[in-house]
Amino acid sequence: MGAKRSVSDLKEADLKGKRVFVRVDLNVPLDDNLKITDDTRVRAAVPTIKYLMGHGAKVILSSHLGRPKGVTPKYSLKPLVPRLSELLGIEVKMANDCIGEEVAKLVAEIPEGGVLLLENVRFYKEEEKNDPEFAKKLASLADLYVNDAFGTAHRAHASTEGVAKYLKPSVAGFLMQKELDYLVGAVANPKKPFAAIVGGAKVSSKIGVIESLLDKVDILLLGGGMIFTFYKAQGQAVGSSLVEEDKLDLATSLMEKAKATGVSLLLPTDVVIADKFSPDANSKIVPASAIPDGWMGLDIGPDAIKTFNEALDTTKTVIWNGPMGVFEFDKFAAGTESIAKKLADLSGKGVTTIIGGGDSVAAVEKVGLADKMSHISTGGGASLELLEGKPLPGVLALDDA
Ligand SMILES: Nc1ncnc2c1ncn2[C@@H]1O[C@H](COP(=O)(O)OP(=O)(O)OP(=O)(O)O)[C@@H](O)[C@H]1O
Ligand SMILES: O=C(O)[C@H](O)COP(=O)(O)O
Repeated sequence: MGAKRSVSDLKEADLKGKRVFVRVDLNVPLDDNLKITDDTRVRAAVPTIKYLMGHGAKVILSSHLGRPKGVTPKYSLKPLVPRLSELLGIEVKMANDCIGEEVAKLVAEIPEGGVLLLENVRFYKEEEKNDPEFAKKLASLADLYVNDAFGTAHRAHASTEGVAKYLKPSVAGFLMQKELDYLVGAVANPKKPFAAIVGGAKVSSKIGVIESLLDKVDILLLGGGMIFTFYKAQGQAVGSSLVEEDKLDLATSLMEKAKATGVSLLLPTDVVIADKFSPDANSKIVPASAIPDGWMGLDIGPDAIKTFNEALDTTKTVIWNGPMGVFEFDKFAAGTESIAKKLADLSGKGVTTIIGGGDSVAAVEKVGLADKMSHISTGGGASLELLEGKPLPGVLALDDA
């Protein structure tokens, strides 16, 4: 993916009085009372909106929330209005729809520096179908397009991809730019040595990431549920740990590729095992080669943490995707938490630390270290696809720099 034009290229003359269609990712978790339980994505959207407001633009915000099938009140974006208004320091207006005459009227009423939030764009099935007529209707509301919805940039939908064909200029917002700078820029041209830590439940969902990173990293540390497939491939007993039988050959070939390319691939030398998959399971620490029948590995052990920490001490860039164990259960959270602490510590020493979305972000937030990292991605699926080396449709559609 070549460099894309950015909102920072647009100045007062390009923006003053202009209607700007801004796709943001306000797909935040809401509780049963429709209260936002994590506003990270709302806060991350603010710099671009403030820049546009500050240059006299009329800002039209568009997002999806959840995966509704048709108009579904619990997926309305209304609960976002108070937090957005608070963060932006103005009264954000809300439309009950995202296309049509009523919406066009509300757009015409936006003052310079004002903000109108459109209703959930996925209330129309045409959004996910990337229907050109629907994209044209969205585009007809505005003069130009800014895509700042990194978390949804891997979807070729009408508001993330289609609309860019009908609005010029079409540029990347500040959040989009920052995500690409880290997840593409820092990964393609890392300060070396460069280490990746990959965890999570299954090797099958991380094959693409591991294969792509093997071409770039000096050190690869593996944790999480996937390690048992690697152990088994080496002929070790794994008890009742999570194993993907159909991925044993793949695990062997990944280990061979690491060897052939000179990547230091480290598997945990010891693991924390449990007698059942439960927060109150009995647990003990054993060497990775000595998992008894009936027990399952749910975290990396203290020796592994020590070895991983020593390996990380040698690095200048680290990227982390996927937890080291079942961190949702306190008894099995130590591996994940110690990696989070180590990365926070390394950030303080000038190492570039990138947390690549999903559960590892939740884990870093749980231990209160989010603001210590160089970059925490706001995208789960999008960051995974980028790390696999795939281009993102929502980025490709934007104007070249
Ligand atoms: N040893 C293990 N056995 C079983 N499950 C595990 C183990 N280690 C980690 N997990 C589970 O893996 C899950 C995270 O896996 P996943 O592949 O979804 O991670 P992620 O890549 O961070 O998330 P995302 O796919 O959203 O980016 C967690 O819920 C965690 O409990
Ligand atoms: O939360 C996400 O990963 C994005 O908002 C995309 O949502 P989706 O997976 O429903 O397309």
